[in-house]
Amino acid sequence: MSAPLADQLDIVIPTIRNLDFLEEWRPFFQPYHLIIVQDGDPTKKIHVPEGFDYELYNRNDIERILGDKAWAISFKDSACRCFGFMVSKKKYIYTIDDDCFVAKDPSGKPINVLEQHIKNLLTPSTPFFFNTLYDPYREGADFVRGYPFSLREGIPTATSHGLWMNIPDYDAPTQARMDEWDCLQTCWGPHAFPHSIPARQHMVKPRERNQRYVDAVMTVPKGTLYPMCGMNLAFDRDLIGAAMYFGLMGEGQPIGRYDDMWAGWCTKVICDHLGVGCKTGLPYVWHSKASNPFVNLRKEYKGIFWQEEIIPFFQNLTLSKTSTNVEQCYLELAELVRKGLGHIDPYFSKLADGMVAWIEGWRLLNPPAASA
Ligand SMILES: O=c1ccn([C@@H]2O[C@H](COP(=O)(O)OP(=O)(O)O[C@H]3OC[C@H](O)[C@H](O)[C@H]3O)[C@@H](O)[C@H]2O)c(=O)[nH]1
Ligand SMILES: [Mn+2]
Repeated sequence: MSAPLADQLDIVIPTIRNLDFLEEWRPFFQPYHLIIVQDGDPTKKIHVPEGFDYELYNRNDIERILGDKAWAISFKDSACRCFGFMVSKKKYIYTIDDDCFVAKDPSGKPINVLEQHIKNLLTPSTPFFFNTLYDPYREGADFVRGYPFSLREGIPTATSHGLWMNIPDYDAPTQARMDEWDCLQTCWGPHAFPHSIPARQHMVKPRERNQRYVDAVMTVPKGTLYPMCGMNLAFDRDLIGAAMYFGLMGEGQPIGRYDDMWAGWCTKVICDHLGVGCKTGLPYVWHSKASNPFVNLRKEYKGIFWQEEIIPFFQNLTLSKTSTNVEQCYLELAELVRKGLGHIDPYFSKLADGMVAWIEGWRLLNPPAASA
């Protein structure tokens, strides 16, 4: 089994469950180092299957390591995974949820997600001009006629966003059952959701399973945001790691399950500013669990409203030319968030503080290499 970059990539797994899912991944993951971020009760013992090389961090470890900055790492939300990004010493990160398993391609071959993500990260991105044959660097593809030769070199790739067979990453209103939807409408009134949410017949899809395998990888165009899901995600820590903060979610926060979305919006505007790319598409994982849409809606509810203002904020912001590295961009972005979103809710000022504390924590654990 191929294990490319085994010494340059860490696998980060947030968990409140057990890690038996690793048995199915063993052929692909065993050569790699795992960073397990145990959420919830730190006294609970998490069993890691034999034979894996790993480090495990619980809440007590996060408090011990980060001290007065630990508050910026979420508790009781998968957002805690970003602590693993911070403590890693490797160039690449792959993060996966513990209810994601090995998917099969149309030929029935098990998919080696790391092999595909690494191919995505090691080949250039093309955000400035869309290639209609998708990723031109894949076997059997190329740039199509009319694609400017001056743009064919592409730019470095910072993130590789994989997808999911079976349970798609839908939001709660889309995932809810009809009866649940009726109950929610009754509980919260007929105007419970922003006008932008289509009528329920277009939404409630509790039984919808993604069975469509699309054999494509594409670059997200410059200036376009995308809903980055943390379930099956790889990135280059050197190019974008310092912006992969998954925000303030979970216990004590007014919002949850917008952790990866927040990181996706922040990283995309910074990638566009710094001239690095984001890809989405292959590889697929098999997502096995649908979390409870009722619980999810309670966590997502404010986000469903707020994102109608957050998205235009990110679409219209410009980072200054003096921000020439990820940390500078992220600190500038934190102040833009404070000014530009603070009117929505005091949460955003606290989130801006969290973004600053994240960079302080990042610098604490990733000091610049001593100049040779
Ligand atoms: O409080 C928590 C809850 C969960 N986790 C770990 O996070 C991973 C995702 O959890 P789960 O599979 O239950 O949630 P989903 O609805 O499928 O996840 C999607 O939405 C939330 C996130 O954005 C996630 O990335 C999305 O895929 C899993 O490993 C849990 O063990 C946690 O650490 N703390
Ligand atoms: Mn899941």
